Amino acid sequence: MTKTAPAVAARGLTKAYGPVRAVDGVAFTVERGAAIAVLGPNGAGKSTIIHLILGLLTPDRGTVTVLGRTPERAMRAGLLGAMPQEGDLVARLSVRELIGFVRRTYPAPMPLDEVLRIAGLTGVAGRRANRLSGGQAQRVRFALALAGDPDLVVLDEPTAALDVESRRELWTAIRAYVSRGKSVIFSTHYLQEADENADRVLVIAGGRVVADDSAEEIKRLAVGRTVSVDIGNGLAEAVTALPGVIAAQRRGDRVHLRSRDADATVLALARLGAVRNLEVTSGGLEEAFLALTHPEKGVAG
Ligand SMILES: Nc1ncnc2c1ncn2[C@@H]1O[C@H](COP(=O)(O)OP(=O)(O)OP(=O)(O)O)[C@@H](O)[C@H]1O
Repeated sequence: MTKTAPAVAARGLTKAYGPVRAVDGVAFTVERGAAIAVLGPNGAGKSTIIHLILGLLTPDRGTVTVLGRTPERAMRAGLLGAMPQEGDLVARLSVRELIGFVRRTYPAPMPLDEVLRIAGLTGVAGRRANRLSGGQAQRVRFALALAGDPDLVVLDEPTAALDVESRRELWTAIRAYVSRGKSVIFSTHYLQEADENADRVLVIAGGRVVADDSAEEIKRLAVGRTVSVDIGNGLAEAVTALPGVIAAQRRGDRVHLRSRDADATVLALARLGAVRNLEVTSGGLEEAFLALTHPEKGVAG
């Protein structure tokens, strides 16, 4: 069964820190061989979702499986790779020694030369970790995630704090890994990064999935418009099914509908008698993203 299980299956995932519901009923599936972006602004719940997938946090409710196993089992078997967040690499060891050392902790590690090749580190394999550029050091961290020859690698904002060139090199490495039929989940604040590197994009806001689609479809959100209107409780469900609506976000009494056909959506709202403070706004991908994740900020247009 586990041979055909998806890379990740999350169902009803919920996690609170005291009164803060960081993740609130999140469900998604990651097929094998897919690259998935978890996209959202600060505080959306991305890190919490990543930590739940890695088994570093236990959900209050719901389940998450990795390759048909608990995250702990997948991690122990070397099937699930994680990139260490910041933190210094062991300065006295060479890149080759450091990766070699970590490889030996796994039951069926990836061949060392292959790790170096995928991570783009062959040319600096003999160099000490403290003689590396920021971008090279980050690729060493990625190499450490590959050491156990995992089927899934989970990366929490892998390119944060990297310059443009280092970002490009890290993505080249990550794509080399995915091209072997492996899966990647990464979190990011950057729409462009999700667009360029992900097959599917989960847009997270307020601990919920507000959009889950191909990067192509998420981009189409950008050409749509946002229809915002105040509604009563009775209509909350109905408005999400109106013509043109591709995503909906509710904040208190106000609902923000991303629509690929705003005219049809407005007409349908009018038929329902829901026109209080009706507003239609438009904008590009960035605005679409803000509308989905920060509706209170509004959008230009
Ligand atoms: N250890 C914690 N204790 C209390 N609240 C927390 C803790 N960790 C996260 N939170 C809160 O949970 C919510 C989700 O945080 P999380 O770090 O998952 O978001 P994020 O999308 O990864 O944000 P960022 O992009 O800034 O890293 C936020 O409101 C955050 O303040």
